[in-house]
Amino acid sequence: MALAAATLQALVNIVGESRVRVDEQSLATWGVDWTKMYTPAPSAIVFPSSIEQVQAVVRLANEAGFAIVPSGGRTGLSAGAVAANGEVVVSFDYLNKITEFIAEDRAVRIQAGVVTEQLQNFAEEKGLYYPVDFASAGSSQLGGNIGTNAGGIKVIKYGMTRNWVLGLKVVTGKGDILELNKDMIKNATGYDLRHLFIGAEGTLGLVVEATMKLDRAPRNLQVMVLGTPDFPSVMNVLREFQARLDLTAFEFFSELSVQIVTAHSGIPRPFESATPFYALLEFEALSEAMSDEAMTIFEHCVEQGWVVDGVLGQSETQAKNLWRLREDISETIAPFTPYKNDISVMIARVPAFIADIDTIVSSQYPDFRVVWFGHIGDGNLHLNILKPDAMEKADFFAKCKEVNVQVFETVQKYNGSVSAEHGVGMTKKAYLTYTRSPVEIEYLRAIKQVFDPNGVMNPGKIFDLA
Ligand SMILES: O=C(O)CC[C@@H](O)C(=O)O
Ligand SMILES: [Zn+2]
Repeated sequence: MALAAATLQALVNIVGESRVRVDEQSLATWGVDWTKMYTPAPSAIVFPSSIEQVQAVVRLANEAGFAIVPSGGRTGLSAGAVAANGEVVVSFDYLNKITEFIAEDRAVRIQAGVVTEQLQNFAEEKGLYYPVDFASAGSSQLGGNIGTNAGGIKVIKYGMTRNWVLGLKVVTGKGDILELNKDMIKNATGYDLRHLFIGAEGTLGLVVEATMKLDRAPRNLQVMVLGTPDFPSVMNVLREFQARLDLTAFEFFSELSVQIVTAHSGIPRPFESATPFYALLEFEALSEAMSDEAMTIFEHCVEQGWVVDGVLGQSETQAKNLWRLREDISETIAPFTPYKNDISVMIARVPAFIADIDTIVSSQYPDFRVVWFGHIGDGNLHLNILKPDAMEKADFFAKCKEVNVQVFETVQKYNGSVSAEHGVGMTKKAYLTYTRSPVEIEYLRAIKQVFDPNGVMNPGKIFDLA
């Protein structure tokens, strides 16, 4: 769908000729994220370089009647940043500056296009730490992280992106600029609109600036990978360690994940024995007593039969390689056209939930390779079904959608979430009601109406308007 010539000219007038792109290559690049299910079809890509320019684009969208899709590092997995219907993509690639460090508050002001790793490195230079971390940290942008309330591998200790946002500057769907929470720790003055924008996937407006909180840098991190005979043992190991140590990560993955990652990356297996599941845990060894405590817990787990074999990273390289066994899974399985699930329940419900999911998966996908992994210490499972080589993509996705109904009924039975950390976007939109009640969705629609009465902000994401 092409934009009217006058609208295109108006966009050029706002951001400048070189910051509007309509060539096929750019439309294909900025029109998608990492979900490969949709064909990109934006009408233009604009690259504003100031808040005023973002505001002018949003105001123009309201006047001229085009829709906007916000675009960050495009690493999303739910099609939240996909423009498949003639939208104008607003890229934050040129709003990528760290503008201020406020030492007393351990806070840093950033523009929305700052890349996660850029912030992590900046924090490190200041002797501090930005704890939200995941495999795509080298490309994902903070604006996108905020839009999806991104989680990752350190949530068990540090929480989601939401926990680190002190303040936001946003352009609402109406084109107003709002400063939300003004970066304070304490501010009890009614509704905290900042939190509405976190996880809103750009459906209420555009986050243009944020003030992020930093933490003290972790000290002497130790990584262990433990092989377990079955899934319940993973949860027993979690309980034992968590009762006695402050974990900074607790992840799990299956033997199939290890086989695929080691075959493609050349990194070694964690140890010789192959076990059905592996737990990766990390903790700060702040004293020798803590390291001894970890060994004591490990031995107890072996005695109980919950752990068959294990390894503690002895060098930085070994620790990195242990982490790669977990962090490389998503990228390594990408060529196998995986069908992705990002589901969660309360930790107490995980064992029964997983048992139910396992029953569904083994009866419904007897011939498919199923990759189990995830942030199990947060109750979050990434269940990826791999497409058999000989199967057509369309048939494969049709089969997965059929099985989805049972998977999501199970999520609902356990009061869980159809999207733990990847957002709803378009891929999970049809399943939102398994987690949010119809009445609740009516409230969401009413909120959207307040901030974006003309429906210009990322339409068709999370829920449809009617
Ligand atoms: O690809 C996936 O399913 C998960 C991606 C990411 O959230 C991860 O934890 O590696
Ligand atoms: Zn994840």
